[in-house]
Amino acid sequence: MIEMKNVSKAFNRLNAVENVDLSIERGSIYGLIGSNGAGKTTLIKLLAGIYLQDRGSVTIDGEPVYENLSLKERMFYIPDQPYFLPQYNTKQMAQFYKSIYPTWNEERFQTLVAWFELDIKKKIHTFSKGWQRQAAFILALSTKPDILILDEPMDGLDPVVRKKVKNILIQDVADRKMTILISSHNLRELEDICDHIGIIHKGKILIEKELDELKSDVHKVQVAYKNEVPKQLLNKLSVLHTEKRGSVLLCIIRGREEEITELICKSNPVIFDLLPLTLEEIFIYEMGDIGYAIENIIVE
Ligand SMILES: Nc1ncnc2c1ncn2[C@@H]1O[C@H](COP(=O)(O)OP(=O)(O)OP(=O)(O)O)[C@@H](O)[C@H]1O
Repeated sequence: MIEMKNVSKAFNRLNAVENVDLSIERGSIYGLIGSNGAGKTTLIKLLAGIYLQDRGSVTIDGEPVYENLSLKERMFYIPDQPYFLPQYNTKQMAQFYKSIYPTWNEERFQTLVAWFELDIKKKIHTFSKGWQRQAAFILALSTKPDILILDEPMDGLDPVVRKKVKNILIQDVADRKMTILISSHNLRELEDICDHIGIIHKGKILIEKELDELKSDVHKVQVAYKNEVPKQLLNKLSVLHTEKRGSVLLCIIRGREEEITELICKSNPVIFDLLPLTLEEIFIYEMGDIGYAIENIIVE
């Protein structure tokens, strides 16, 4: 289990990460989302043992992560711009990782190279952005890590390769309980594979929940009445956003589906629909609720 307890990290008095508590169970796929500059990369680097926290503790299975070689042998971090040794090709990078990861699996490497049809003798810096990322995935997954940390992992990958990558990730989680932490702005992508979501804003974790629970917490409601919308009704509900569309009122409401349905049905609407929200919509409205407003959003 990955755990952060009361972790803070500042750069020149700017709190990039502040009093963060976070836990990620083994075999879980955890999606970290947040606005630009929210602190995602800093948090990831703390978890990967690259940065040392100013306060609090960062542990994996109870052991501190920073400069912990035996823990680092069990994890692989692919940054938003994958790093390769200068002038190296994928075959040479494979030799390099083989020398530092005792878990390196040559058979896996060969299988993945064949599957992605990657030219392992071509210098990596001459690859396109997407091919470089594929090389990074092949190398990472050949180390058979217990923990895989990914910053914007699908950036530059075409839809077919994305699908391939997602399939392998899910397979590794299912087969050997690999744990994945993904930071991304692509919420649709996260929605496909994550089971837990953490929302970070200005260095603080605002929400940390199972994706299913998060989705069952916020709803899109469309209502219409013969006359005016009953004001008392809206006061009784936790409304994050309203928008008038002709005679129909669209509301984003936080709360349990049954309670919302019961309250609205009692007010005798002529139209009433309760629809699920996408992760993207939940993020936008939750952020709007804390003042990070995105004006005039149209929810289709
Ligand atoms: N090495 C550093 N030196 C100084 N300030 C830094 C450093 N790294 C991050 N910061 C600051 O810490 C804050 C959080 O940055 P971070 O890169 O963690 O955000 P992020 O959520 O990953 O952003 P984005 O989505 O834009 O990539 C920002 O205000 C950033 O300017």
